[in-house]
Amino acid sequence: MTAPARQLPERALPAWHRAVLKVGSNLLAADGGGLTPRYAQALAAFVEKSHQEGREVVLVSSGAVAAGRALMRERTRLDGDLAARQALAALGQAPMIALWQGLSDRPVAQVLLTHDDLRNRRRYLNARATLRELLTLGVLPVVNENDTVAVDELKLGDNDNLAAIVAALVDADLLLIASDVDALYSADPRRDPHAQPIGHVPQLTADIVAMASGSGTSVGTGGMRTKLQAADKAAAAGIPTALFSGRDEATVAALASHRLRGTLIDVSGNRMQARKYWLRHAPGGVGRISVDAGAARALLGGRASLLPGGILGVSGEFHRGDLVEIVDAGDRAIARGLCQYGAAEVRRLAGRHSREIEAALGYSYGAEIVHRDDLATVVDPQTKAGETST
Ligand SMILES: Nc1ncnc2c1ncn2[C@@H]1O[C@H](COP(=O)(O)OP(=O)(O)O)[C@@H](O)[C@H]1O
Ligand SMILES: N[C@@H](CCC(=O)OP(=O)(O)O)C(=O)O
Repeated sequence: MTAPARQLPERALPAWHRAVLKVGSNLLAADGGGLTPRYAQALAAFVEKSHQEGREVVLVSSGAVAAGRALMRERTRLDGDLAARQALAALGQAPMIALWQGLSDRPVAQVLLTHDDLRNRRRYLNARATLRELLTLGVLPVVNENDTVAVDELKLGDNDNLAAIVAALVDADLLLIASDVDALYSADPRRDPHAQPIGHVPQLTADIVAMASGSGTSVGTGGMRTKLQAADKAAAAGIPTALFSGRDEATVAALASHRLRGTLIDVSGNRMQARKYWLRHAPGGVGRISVDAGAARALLGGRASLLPGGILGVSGEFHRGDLVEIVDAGDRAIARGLCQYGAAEVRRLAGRHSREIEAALGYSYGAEIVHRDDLATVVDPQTKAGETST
């Protein structure tokens, strides 16, 4: 059963360049059957149109378990216990990816993530680097939980929460959650005919969270509860969330014109400002990287990454992923950022060209020592003086 359609006002989507789009099982395996492109088609068209406009979308797609279940329906009792669900997921991941590939002109890349990958700092950074690389390559990344290896107590369990974590991982500007329900309602609309849609949530409060309950279907996992958890996680990273019906073609088409018919869960303040503030003020930064005048000028310009060629030296010890301070030749702080390499590695790379990284280390985590997304300039009068004197 589809939740009742009620008239929802349209509003502008927040401006975005990179978004994560989560598509739930209910849209891909309607009515508990096998996978169907019925609703995925319009969503894929939106993703492709966004790509043609120069935007980037990471898809977080459910549907593997539902696909596996449909394949095995007559063969076993498969359901219930964890091993059975894991087997169904293993069966269904390939058809789910094939569904998206069939709807996209670009190559589709499968990314399976577990809780461990997102908690462990090195794996987190590697997952992030891989997703960034896939976006740079112009392919469509399709993320799902790696149900087959995730053990019960470490399972993320629902793709709403996974999508929020991925949104923060790739520094998305927006989290889009397509579901079978067209908005957040004051109560589950499947159960309460008087439930009212809520178009705009300026901030998630306990009262709003209390409106949400679990999934009303056997196919969906978390219901509205996990969607609000996801919105809360995204908001903590400064990312707004849009909830809408992936079953309504007009709603999906309107997204491409930056209009939302659904629920917008807003964040206070600007995402980039929040991130830059964190980078400037977070504790840490025991390691220091000194850079030459050219690199200092490029970093202070605000849009460059720190490359090895501009590095003069390193002091202190730090690991890959740590926050470091970047200073100019006169030892004045000019920026802070998350370093892609450990101190010993940066020492070996100082002054070299990015293309020499692999030869120098035997491996590479990418051309940037500190990526521009992970970097904030330190703006103080002393720095400004340093900038003009270099
Ligand atoms: N307050 C609420 N507003 C809207 N939907 C709700 C609410 N509480 C529970 N739900 C249920 O959440 C369902 C959507 O979640 P879910 O079944 O997990 O789908 P998906 O596969 O898209 O993640 C809706 O169909 C609806 O029954
Ligand atoms: N990883 C599971 C999806 C779990 C899940 O969150 O499902 P849903 O609530 O439909 O988004 C699968 O691919 O079947």
